[in-house]
Amino acid sequence: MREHCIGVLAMQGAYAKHREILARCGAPSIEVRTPQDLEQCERLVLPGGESTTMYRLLMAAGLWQPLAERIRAGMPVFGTCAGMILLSQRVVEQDQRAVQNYGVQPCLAVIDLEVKRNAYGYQMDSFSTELDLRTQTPENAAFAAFVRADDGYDAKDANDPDGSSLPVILPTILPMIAIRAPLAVAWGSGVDVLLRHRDKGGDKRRNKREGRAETEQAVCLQQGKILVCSFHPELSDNTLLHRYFLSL
Ligand SMILES: NC(=O)CC[C@H](N)C(=O)O
Repeated sequence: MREHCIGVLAMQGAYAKHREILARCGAPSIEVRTPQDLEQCERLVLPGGESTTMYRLLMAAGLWQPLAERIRAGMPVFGTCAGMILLSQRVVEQDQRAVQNYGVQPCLAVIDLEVKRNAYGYQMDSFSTELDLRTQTPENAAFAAFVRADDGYDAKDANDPDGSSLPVILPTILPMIAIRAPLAVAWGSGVDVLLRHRDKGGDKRRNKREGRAETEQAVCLQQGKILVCSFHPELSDNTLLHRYFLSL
């Protein structure tokens, strides 16, 4: 293992964007495609993308088992969207035809969390919104302190050490970009909810048909050194969650 070596799983999906945002946090990373790459890493990001495809590529690369073992042995890991699905204990499908056609989605079962895949419906039901950090009440004291202490401006770029060319980031707002996002439906007592978002938690047509009301949905959760979120923090300019992950 190389000291401070951060890996980004690069089988498929939004890994390049995670590497960009980590670089802006002053944390260069390597792309992980083989068990040898994984061995070098001290911590790992599992990006969003398509979890079934990622599972198949992980199996083909002989990475599934080593990945599960490293995470169980305490490697800090950050799973976003499809990455959150892969880390979960159990996956339920929004679309039952998916189960008939492809079977149940295998997962690494390292965080005590059940997720519903594609809970918000089709690609066109994807959405972008903002979480107001001032109204959040994270269950994890370290995260709450991290957010309180954050001035939102300390992202560093190797080519721009004083951050002067970065866009101004409001410290109180965290963009939430959800692309065919999973929904956290149940979790164990060892899991802390860090961020919540009020919505109807289903696809638009179903919400309307069933007259669903908005409720609070957990969109970012943590169990020990495992951090997951159902959205794509790497697609916005806000580096808060990546910096928090680096602090774990
Ligand atoms: N943006 C994403 O990562 C989408 C996840 C995808 N819907 C899946 O089931 O894997």
